[in-house]
Amino acid sequence: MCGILGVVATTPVNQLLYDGLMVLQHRGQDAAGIATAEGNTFHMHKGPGLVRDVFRTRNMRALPGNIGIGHVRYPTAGSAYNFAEAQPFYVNSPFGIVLGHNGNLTNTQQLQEEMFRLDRRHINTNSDSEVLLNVLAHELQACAHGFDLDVDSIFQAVAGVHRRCRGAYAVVVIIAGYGLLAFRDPHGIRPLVYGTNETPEGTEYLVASESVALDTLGFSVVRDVEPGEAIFIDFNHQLHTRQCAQQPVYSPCIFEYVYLARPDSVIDGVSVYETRLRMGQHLADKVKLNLPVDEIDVVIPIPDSSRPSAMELAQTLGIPYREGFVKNRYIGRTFIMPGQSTRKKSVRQKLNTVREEFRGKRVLLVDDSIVRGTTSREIVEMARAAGALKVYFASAAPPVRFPNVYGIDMPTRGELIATGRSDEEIAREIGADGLVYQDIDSLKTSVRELSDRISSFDASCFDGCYVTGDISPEYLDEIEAARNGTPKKDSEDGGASQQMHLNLMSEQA
Ligand SMILES: O=P(O)(O)OC[C@H]1O[C@H](OP(=O)(O)OP(=O)(O)O)[C@H](O)[C@@H]1O
Ligand SMILES: NC(=O)CC[C@H](N)C(=O)O
Ligand SMILES: [Mg+2]
Repeated sequence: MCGILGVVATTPVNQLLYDGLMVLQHRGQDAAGIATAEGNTFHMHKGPGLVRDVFRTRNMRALPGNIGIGHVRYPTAGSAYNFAEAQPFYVNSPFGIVLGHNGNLTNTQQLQEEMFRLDRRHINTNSDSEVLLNVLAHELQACAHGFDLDVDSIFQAVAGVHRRCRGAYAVVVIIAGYGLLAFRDPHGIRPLVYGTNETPEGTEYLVASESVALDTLGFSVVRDVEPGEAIFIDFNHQLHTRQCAQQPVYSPCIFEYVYLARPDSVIDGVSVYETRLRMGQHLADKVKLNLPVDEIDVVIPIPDSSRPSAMELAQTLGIPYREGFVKNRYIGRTFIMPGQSTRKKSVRQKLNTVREEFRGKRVLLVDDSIVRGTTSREIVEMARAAGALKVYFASAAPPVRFPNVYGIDMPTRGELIATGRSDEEIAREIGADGLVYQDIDSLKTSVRELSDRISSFDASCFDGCYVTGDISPEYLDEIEAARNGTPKKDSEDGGASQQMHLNLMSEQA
């Protein structure tokens, strides 16, 4: 899950995009980029690191124009250390096009071969997003009337992308001289929402991964982009929308509600915060059946993401809720960091115990999820070191047992602590005296009972059901073998990438 933004405004958008990316930083910490359009010319700056590290004043000044897109990256394809894969991506034919993508294609290899053999296009990185951009460019070429592109042709091109691409994609695109295009895959796996801001000079439009970006930038939410739908805002600020998929099905990723999104966002009409409260309620019911609730002195959340669920769980069980861990506000999210050694070290740097909350107590620690077990292993040990008599653990999500192929970087079963282990074995592995996981049905209920639109979910990392229907055991074996063969995230390689980094930091399209 990356963060994407697109804007058509009446005044320069560089600062607005920067501020918006800061608000979406929790969706990607490895690279950031902005592309703006001024007439037919693009200006682009992208590079490795957090938003605040990538953009200096001189870079911001070099991003003029009233229309633009932005991206924060959490890689799922290619490498965290290949900065040529930072987004937006750019092609110059058949039109100037820049693109930012959140998600992950599952037929990248096949598309890459087609690109070379049939479309005669060169792909320069291992990023699926570069492939996606070239598919779109090819479809635009096929649908355009010579040099002219009209709204119908643009929507036909998106329909072509839907026919050829599999997997998850929420996308923002600028077509030079035409306007801002945004679309979502036919299952709506990754989120995308748009809104407006009325100014004396006309209506401004903002498209973003999460509604929190619209709130902070002063835009009013209009609605989510529907699965399979495309919206196009032309340079005259006219909005055009069309369903471009044959059989769209609302199947958003349930892990957005568990962890990925900010709690103050509303995704597909559902408040993320509210779903986390419900997860806490349902989890409390299961805790009652499985742990000695009467003996638990205190419920302690693992900051940040578990807080709403932990608070509601404590309230439901009638047990005091206390903040036993203090979070270093200067350390980012651990789960989306590249490299297991960095993640492990970061948990200790990020969280420290308030000893009084643990000394002589039987504590129930609550987290939103346990994925690799990096956090829970460390946290249980820290709770004991702080003097806890008993340490129980509850997870607001079910065990993560299956790889995610739709934009969350958990591609190998071997790295998931729950793969091949029972709940008791996992409890032993993390050193807890007892462990309770949310049931998958309760998790789905926590979201579904707040929505009249969502018919199904992508919950593949919990139940192994892949909504796009194209994921075979052989495919999973292949990506697992590829990852195990090339330890992409764990090689903390600096040298070659540094060079790339320097080149890219001065890139101007
Ligand atoms: O089992 P693991 O592999 O450790 O992954 C799960 C943990 O990672 C996430 O926290 P993170 O620190 O990324 O972000 P947060 O501050 O939003 O909770 C999540 O909230 C869990 O705490
Ligand atoms: N997490 C994402 O959305 C990643 C986008 C894209 N697949 C990349 O690796 O850059
Ligand atoms: Mg966490």
